Amino acid sequence: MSSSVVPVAVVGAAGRMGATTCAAVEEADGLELVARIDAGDDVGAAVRDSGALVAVDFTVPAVTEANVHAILDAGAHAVVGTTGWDEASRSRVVEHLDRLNAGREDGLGVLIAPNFGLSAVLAMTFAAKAARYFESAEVVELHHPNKVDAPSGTARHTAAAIAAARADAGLAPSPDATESGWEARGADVDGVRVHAVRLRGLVAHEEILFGNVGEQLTIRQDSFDRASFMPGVLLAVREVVGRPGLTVGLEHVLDLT
Ligand SMILES: NC(=O)C1=CN([C@@H]2O[C@H](COP(=O)(O)OP(=O)(O)OC[C@H]3O[C@@H](n4cnc5c(N)ncnc54)[C@H](O)[C@@H]3O)[C@@H](O)[C@H]2O)C=CC1
Ligand SMILES: O=C(O)C1=N[C@H](C(=O)O)C[C@H](O)C1
Repeated sequence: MSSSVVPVAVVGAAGRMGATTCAAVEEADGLELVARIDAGDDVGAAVRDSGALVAVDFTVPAVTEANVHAILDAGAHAVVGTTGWDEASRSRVVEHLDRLNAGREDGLGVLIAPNFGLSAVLAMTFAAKAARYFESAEVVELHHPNKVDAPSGTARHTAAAIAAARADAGLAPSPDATESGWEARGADVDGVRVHAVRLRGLVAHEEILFGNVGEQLTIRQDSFDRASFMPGVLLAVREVVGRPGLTVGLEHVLDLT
């Protein structure tokens, strides 16, 4: 292995995204797959023993935070695609990074991206830009029926960005006469309604709907194949090494903010 080759471990390697990531890393120039880690393995020990510089986590919401702490304690950078992160779990990772990186110039990095697909990252960026101009905004995410979390991490990230843009612009809540007790208005993410569809045949899709009197803007993205996430995953693996601390969202790496 030449010194410029980055050794990469994949956590959740037996899963849909983990297996696709292992194949992509094996094909990629300048990266070497050094560990396939899955449930039942000691993540920290496996990362340390493999000599991985970067570990990619595609597991399940219930374990991803613990995996990241284990990866950091093993001395590796982390790229995280698993969803289910909230403000509290991100804060604990920042505290951990601050402790580990104190006094170091080449500190460890964690890059969490709810979606590595270019179409999804662009859709989220466009939605955040459009949000201030519309009275109403809602998000619909559509996924394969094996997905365990709802709404999707992408939809939560999208809705949070829309909510922040609406707040900055001083917009009132989206108009909605639905009385309490009715059941079909979706999840409330920072005041933005998010709806989740689970349908055999789908992979990962999102529609962002904006409305004004007499007009509508729809932003839609479709991932038809998990291959669509791989350029973003590989970019994140290469970038995280030079990005100490926590980065949330591939839009920062793509310079879209
Ligand atoms: N950021 C992105 O672009 C994308 C994110 N995702 C997210 O990635 C995650 C994984 O999705 P899929 O691959 O479809 O799920 P999956 O269910 O196919 O794979 C999850 C894998 O994690 C393993 N696992 C469970 N507990 C573990 C533990 N403690 N340590 C190590 N491995 C463990 C399972 O055995 C399984 O192999 C989900 O949270 C999903 O929302 C999925 C697609 C794209
Ligand atoms: O579980 C999935 O499949 C996906 N999960 C991510 C999410 O929750 O946003 C990314 C993408 O939507 C696919």
